Amino acid sequence: MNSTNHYLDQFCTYLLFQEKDAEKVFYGLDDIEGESDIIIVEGEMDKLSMEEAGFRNCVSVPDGAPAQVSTKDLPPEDKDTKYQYLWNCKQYLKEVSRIILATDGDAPGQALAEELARRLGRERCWRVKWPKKDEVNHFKDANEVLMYLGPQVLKEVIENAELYPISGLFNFKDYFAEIDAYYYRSFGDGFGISTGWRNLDELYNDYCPVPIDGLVIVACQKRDKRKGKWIYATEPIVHWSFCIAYVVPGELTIVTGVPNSGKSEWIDALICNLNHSVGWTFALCSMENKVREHARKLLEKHIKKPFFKAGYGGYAERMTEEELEQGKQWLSDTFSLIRCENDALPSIQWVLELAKAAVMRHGVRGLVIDPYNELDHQRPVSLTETEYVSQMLTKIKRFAQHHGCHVWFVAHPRQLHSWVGTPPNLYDISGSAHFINKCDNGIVIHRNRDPDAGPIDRVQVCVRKVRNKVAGTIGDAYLSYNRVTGEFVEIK
Ligand SMILES: Nc1ncnc2c1ncn2[C@@H]1O[C@H](COP(=O)(O)OP(=O)(O)OP(=O)(O)O)[C@@H](O)[C@H]1O
Repeated sequence: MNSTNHYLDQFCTYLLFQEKDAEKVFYGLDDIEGESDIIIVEGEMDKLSMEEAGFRNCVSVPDGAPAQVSTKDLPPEDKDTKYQYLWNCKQYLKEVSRIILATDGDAPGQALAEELARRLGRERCWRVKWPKKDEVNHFKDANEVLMYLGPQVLKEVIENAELYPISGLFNFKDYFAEIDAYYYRSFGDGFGISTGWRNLDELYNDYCPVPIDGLVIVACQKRDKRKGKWIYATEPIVHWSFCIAYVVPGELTIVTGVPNSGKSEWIDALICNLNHSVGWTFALCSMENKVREHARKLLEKHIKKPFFKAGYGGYAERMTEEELEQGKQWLSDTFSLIRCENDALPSIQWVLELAKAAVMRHGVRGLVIDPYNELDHQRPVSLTETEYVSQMLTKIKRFAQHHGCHVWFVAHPRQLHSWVGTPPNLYDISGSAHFINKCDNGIVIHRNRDPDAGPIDRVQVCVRKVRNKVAGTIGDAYLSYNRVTGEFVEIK
């Protein structure tokens, strides 16, 4: 049923009117029944223009646009009088996966797009860019574009619709200028400033502007069979495969380890492996990393060359400009970034909502939250920390299961006063024993820091909990960390 009727009057003008007290619905509602992609426009003439351009899957709002976006929270469905037509049509909209908001280009039209996106879910909304009319102005709507530029141009406008922006959800593409400036070293003091002591700089500043003669930084180490000693090698020894535990969609893995043990590096290496082997893509909520730093680390693992000709790269060849370009494309195809752009800490609810948008928009199969203590934990006074952690982990697990998305959640151990250099326990995680109780998998990353005890690049991946026996079993795997490229290789 449609509340708007249209007739041709005696002068062959198109007449549209709405019946008084009829239920408010979209105009053209029957045309979107069963469609997965739909277009929403602001007037009936725009709906008819879309048909001229070949799009029948289009509806028009019945009531025009608001003057501005409301600053209030969304009212409940039955109180949302101005947008009642949306709720009356919800059966038609439920299964729609892509909604192109082609409202007018003026301020009220954009306010209408925002109000619709708030109610329909930004993650399934796209928006159009109306073409330029002259140096300053743009065409206003579908009807104007049809009249002045023709149906083919209108068709192209719709085909080139872009994702509706979601505050907090980014792509590496949004940071390409910064990544380029980092690679081409046009950043001023962005690489760090000398401490004034050359021997301290070598330790403190990974970046050495000029490689120091005679300083050989090595890729990884292997045992010299004849002398029984650890010697340096510039090539990875073997490629590692994840053999103790497999990664199961929809599970929650807690990763812990003492500070600087390589937790973030190991997760990055794991997700690169998963992308290379099965094409998974990921949402990254990595609060301690600058975007360009994270881009560098991921690119080094992907391209298997250092980003810079710098101290840590030794004599290894730096990635070329062509490799950088190919790598940037890979970054933007593979990762969505969840970033809180102001100085507030993000809440878990906020992170999961954006992760849901990344699942729906980009089909991500994994989410990394790194680390727990950088989230906003405004715990209600009525909850103990244990109860709070339990509820938070339940939310994360629900998200993981519902969206078939594996979540890696990094949590630090509490301060270990009498730490003797051994791997911490999952029960040492600061906050609550629920971290181990509630997760599906629990992993401790540990690395040797004592040259007498073995090579210092050796990493121990301690699989301490695997709920699902099909996925694996508890045990330890040893990997070797390649400081030049950040890759991890298996030690047999
Ligand atoms: N096995 C290793 N050998 C040598 N250096 C390593 C090793 N693993 C990681 N590193 C280096 O240690 C630094 C910290 O690594 P990473 O950020 O992954 O640690 P983390 O455990 O996540 O740290 P934090 O707890 O502080 O977040 C990086 O500079 C990385 O290159």
